[in-house]
Amino acid sequence: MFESVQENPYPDSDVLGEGPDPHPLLEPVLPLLGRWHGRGRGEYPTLEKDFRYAQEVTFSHDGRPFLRYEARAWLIDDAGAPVRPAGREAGWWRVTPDASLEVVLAHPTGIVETYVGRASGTEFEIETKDVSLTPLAKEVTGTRRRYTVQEDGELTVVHDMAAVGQPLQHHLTTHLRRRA
Ligand code: HEM
Repeated sequence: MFESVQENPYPDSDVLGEGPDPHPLLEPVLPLLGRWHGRGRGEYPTLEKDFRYAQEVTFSHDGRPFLRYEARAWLIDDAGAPVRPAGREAGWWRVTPDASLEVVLAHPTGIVETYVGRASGTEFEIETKDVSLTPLAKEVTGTRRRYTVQEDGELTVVHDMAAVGQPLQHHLTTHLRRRA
C-alpha cells in the first residue's frame, strides 16, 4: 500500500541565511553558493569557428559537506538571441577535512568526470582524476577548470580540455553574476 510522505524536510539552499546552516566543512567553497547567470565564449582547434553562449549555474547545499551543482548553457548569436540548447552538466562538489575538493560531474553526452582540486580564498581549481565515457561519447581524456570570484562579484570560469586527439587547451571562458 502506498504511504504518503510530507514535503522533503531537507530542502537545498543556494542563499546564505536561508534554509539549513552550511556544514562547517563547506566554509572554503561558500563564495560559490548561489544562482549565477552570464555569457561565455568557446573554441577548440577542431571547430570551424568559435561560439558564444549564455549559461545558468547553481551551487546549493542541504547542510551536508558537499555542494549540489548544475549548469545549463545555450548558444547565442552576436545580438545575444538564443540559437539552440548546448552543454548541460550536473554533479557534486565534496569538501574534505583538509579543504581539498573532490568533484563528480555527469554530462548528457555520455561523459562522467571525477576531479580533485583545491580551494584557496576565492579561487577554486580542479582537474580530472578520471574520465569515463559511454560507447557513443566523444573522446575526452582530461579537463581542468578554474573558478575565480572576482572583487566585483563576477564569477569567471575557465575550462581547458584534452579531447578528440588534441592536448589540454582552452574550450570555454564564462563570466557569471549572481541572480538578483
Ligand atoms: C558551456 C558549456 C559548453 C558549451 C556551450 C559547449 C559548446 C560546444 C560546441 C558549440 C561545440 C561544437 C560542436 C557542436 O556544435 O555541438 C562543442 C564541441 C565539443 N565539446 Fe563543448 N561545450 C560545453 C561544454 C563542454 C564540456 C563540459 C565538455 C567535456 C566534458 C565538452 C566537450 C566537447 C567536445 C569533446 C566537443 C567535440 C569537439 C570535436 O568533435 O571536434 N564541452 N562544444
